[in-house]
Amino acid sequence: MSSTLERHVVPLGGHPVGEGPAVVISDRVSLREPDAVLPAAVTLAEPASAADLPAIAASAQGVVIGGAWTRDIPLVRAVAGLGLPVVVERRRTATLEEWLGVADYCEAEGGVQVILCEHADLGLLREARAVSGRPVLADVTADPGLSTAAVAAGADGLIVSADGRHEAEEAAALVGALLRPEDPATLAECRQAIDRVDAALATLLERRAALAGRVQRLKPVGGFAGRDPGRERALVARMAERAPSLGEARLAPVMNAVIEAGLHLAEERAAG
Ligand SMILES: O=C(O)C(=O)C[C@]1(C(=O)O)C=C[C@@H](O)C=C1
Repeated sequence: MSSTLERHVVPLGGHPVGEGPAVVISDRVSLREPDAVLPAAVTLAEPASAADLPAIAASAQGVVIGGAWTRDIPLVRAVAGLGLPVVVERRRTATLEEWLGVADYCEAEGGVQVILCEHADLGLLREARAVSGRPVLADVTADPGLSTAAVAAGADGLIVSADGRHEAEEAAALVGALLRPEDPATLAECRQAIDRVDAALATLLERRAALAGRVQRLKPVGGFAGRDPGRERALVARMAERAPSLGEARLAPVMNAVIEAGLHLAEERAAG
């Protein structure tokens, strides 16, 4: 039952992966690629062979079992013995059971903490997270535009190239604030969570101000002179359905301030 499933949280570097916001990882190196070099410090590294493991243990925060070699049992066993969190990628043709089987094998073998990683199939990502309780990363390196969909599907983290980092961070912050309720314990974590919600709020406020400005140009009488109290009451009432703890009485002054800020901006722009 997913309601009683134990959720695993795996520390990867400084971040607990599997609770809270989706982390963004833009430094995953694969030593299987020609001319790849292992940096002195890197979040995730994929070995080409067991010979790479000592260097990876010295510089990486997690080790990747790439989809291409999940059937290489000696290498899987050596990786599991390393003591680092292990990221198990799904081989493109692997079923959910085969993929989770590799994860189970790693845990049983080395007592390591496992994070799953999927590339393209967000439905499978969601299912793997639900049935195994393990955190799941989405590798969106090939298309950072999928970051939003991946966070919405429940990804606990995104792997992107440095180029896609900004897009992935935006998706993690904005979609995460809407769809991933957090349960932070410490003051610092609470403030970080509030900062993420405020980032989403600011993005929406900016968008709202642009729309409200356009409305002023479309109305026969715009600006403060064309204010419509009935419309304002109706929108506050609708918002109170989504924010029942605040309710209409507390939302009304907030929205009054938001609406007035938009009208001031529209009038300034019309004048200037
Ligand atoms: O809907 C309008 O008529 C608007 O001008 C927009 C808006 C708003 O910001 O939502 C602003 C002023 C009105 O009093 C009501 C609503």
